[in-house]
Amino acid sequence: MSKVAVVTGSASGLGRGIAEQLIQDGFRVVLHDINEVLLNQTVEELKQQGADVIGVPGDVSKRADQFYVVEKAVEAFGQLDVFVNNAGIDAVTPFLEINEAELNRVFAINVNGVVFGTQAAAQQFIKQQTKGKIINACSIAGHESYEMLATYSASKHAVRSFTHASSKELAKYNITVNAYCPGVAKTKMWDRIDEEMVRHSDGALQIGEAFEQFSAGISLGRYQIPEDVGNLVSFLASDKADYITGQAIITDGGLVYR
Ligand SMILES: NC(=O)c1ccc[n+]([C@@H]2O[C@H](COP(=O)([O-])OP(=O)(O)OC[C@H]3O[C@@H](n4cnc5c(N)ncnc54)[C@H](O)[C@@H]3O)[C@@H](O)[C@H]2O)c1
Repeated sequence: MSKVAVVTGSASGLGRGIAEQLIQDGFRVVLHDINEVLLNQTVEELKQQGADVIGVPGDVSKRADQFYVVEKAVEAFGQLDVFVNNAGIDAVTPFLEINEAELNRVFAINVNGVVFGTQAAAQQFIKQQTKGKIINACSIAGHESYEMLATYSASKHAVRSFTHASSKELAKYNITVNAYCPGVAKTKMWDRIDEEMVRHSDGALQIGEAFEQFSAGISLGRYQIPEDVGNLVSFLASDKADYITGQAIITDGGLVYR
């Protein structure tokens, strides 16, 4: 029977790219997103292309929603093999203006979401008595801390730390936990980051220029596309990655060197 993967935040952006790659790899995929309208649209499009997928709406920051998506995956497909904690949000704010609401919002989704997703998936893998793979969305901002992106960078550093700690605790169940760390990908997230950086630049930047400045440093000379991220997740989700755990691997075309 083909393997089953859940990908959170997969109605659009990198999550959709990851879901499409896993479908190509032969996975049955559970798409999951807080945006139910977009989720239904994406699920319909993928079904029309012949993919064996279902959609489950949910909010990763709610623990019950994360256990619910695992329950629905098992109900529909009988098992779970891979859980991709992809959903995440950005925040662009000068450090002195960071407020409680921003900290709570970003950490609730980027960090709490990863913890709850890991717990829900691990519980299912342990129940099945099979190996399992948990794959988290980190970022180059989980290795480097950027101006104007302090909250986001701190949240992604926390994802890297949870990847390390959970991989150590879950190894005895043959569960691996790794993270992918994208660089500068042109999704809606970067459209928002660019807009906000322009807004805070006091006229020094025009729309598109913050994105261009970040991309200019990429050694391979182009910004990232969802397929680049899908390729790394495809490997991490495969048996070929069985001996890799607790790693946060950068895929950024050569921008941050660790
Ligand atoms: N785009 C980049 O350059 C980049 C770089 C490094 C890391 N990342 C990380 O990759 C992941 C995906 O980024 P993206 O660029 O595709 O973002 P995006 O904003 O383009 O898409 C994110 C998707 O997640 C969904 N989502 C948002 N909050 C949610 C929640 N609470 N519960 C469930 N779904 C939710 C959105 O509806 C959307 O469909 C994020 O974790 C992000 O931090 C992105």
